[in-house]
Amino acid sequence: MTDQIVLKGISAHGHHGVLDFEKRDGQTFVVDVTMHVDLVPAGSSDDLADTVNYAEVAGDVVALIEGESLDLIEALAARIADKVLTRPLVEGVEVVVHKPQAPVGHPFTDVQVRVSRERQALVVIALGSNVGSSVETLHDATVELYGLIDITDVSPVVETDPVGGPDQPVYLNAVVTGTTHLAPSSLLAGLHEIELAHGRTREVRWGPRTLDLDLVQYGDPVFDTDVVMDSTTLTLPHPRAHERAFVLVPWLRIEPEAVLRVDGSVRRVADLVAGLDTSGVRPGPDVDLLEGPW
Ligand SMILES: Nc1ncnc2c1ncn2[C@@H]1O[C@H](COP(=O)(O)OP(=O)(O)OP(=O)(O)O)[C@@H](O)[C@H]1O
Ligand SMILES: Nc1nc2c(c(=O)[nH]1)N=C(CO)CN2
Repeated sequence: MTDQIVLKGISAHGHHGVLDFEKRDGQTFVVDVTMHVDLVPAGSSDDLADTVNYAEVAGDVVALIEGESLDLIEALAARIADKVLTRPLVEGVEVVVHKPQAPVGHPFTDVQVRVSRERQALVVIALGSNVGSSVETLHDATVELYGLIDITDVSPVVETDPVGGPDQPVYLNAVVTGTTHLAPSSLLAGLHEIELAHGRTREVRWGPRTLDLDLVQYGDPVFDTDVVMDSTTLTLPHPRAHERAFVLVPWLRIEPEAVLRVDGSVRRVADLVAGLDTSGVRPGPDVDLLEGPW
């Protein structure tokens, strides 16, 4: 069960309603927001950067109440929920909009609508392995990813020459796309657990590994909903993905129209690949990582 931040009774004057005088004169709207956020990091770090700043959320809510006039409080609640979900750490949100002065025509104390929204972010995950039984490892890891994301597509396996690091065996690489309700930091923690379960150790930078799972992109740059961040533990989009043929070539195979944000600009992955040396990327074993045969 996720932790929650509850912000209740945010009140402002807005002009939402179906009737003319509601749009003209306005009235008070009151909003409650419940955010599902993993509070373990902030609980131990005591650092505001590890959680959601509720004062900022309150500011967003007031701006939406005071902003564009809508007919329905359902629409206001939905817009508030969407806005709250743009915060990377929020995995789900419940929004209640109260309209205590609504023209109901009878004595009443309050009318409210409640909406619940869960994050459904597009994600791109790159897999790599060059130690042990790499095909089996990639297969197991792909199946285990189901615990974190709903998989949309799994690329073919490619065999790739090592890029950077010490002298080491060739890699098998693949890319998985999907959607998740997890916040980026929770997803990364899940990826690390899968890596660890496959005996991943970190001794040498870019050294050989049983399993590497990189979060390439989170969200959709086409709609400007992709998360761009640079914390001590997570950089999004992955800072080296745009120059890695071993990531972009398999990604392009399953998503020909894929785009990646590079230095703030949204670039077609096909164009990025066209500018790279892809000679170190070859077809790998002909297996479907989800289906087998094993
Ligand atoms: N987008 C990201 N995806 C995965 N790890 C990330 C990302 N951004 C930052 N990191 C951090 O990078 C750290 C090192 O990751 P890892 O050991 O897998 O690096 P690497 O695979 O050797 O190199 P590279 O990061 O160039 O792929 C991780 O502990 C993780 O916290
Ligand atoms: N070919 C190939 N080279 C790499 C890879 C990889 O997955 N494939 N991963 C690295 C660090 O993540 C460093 N170099």
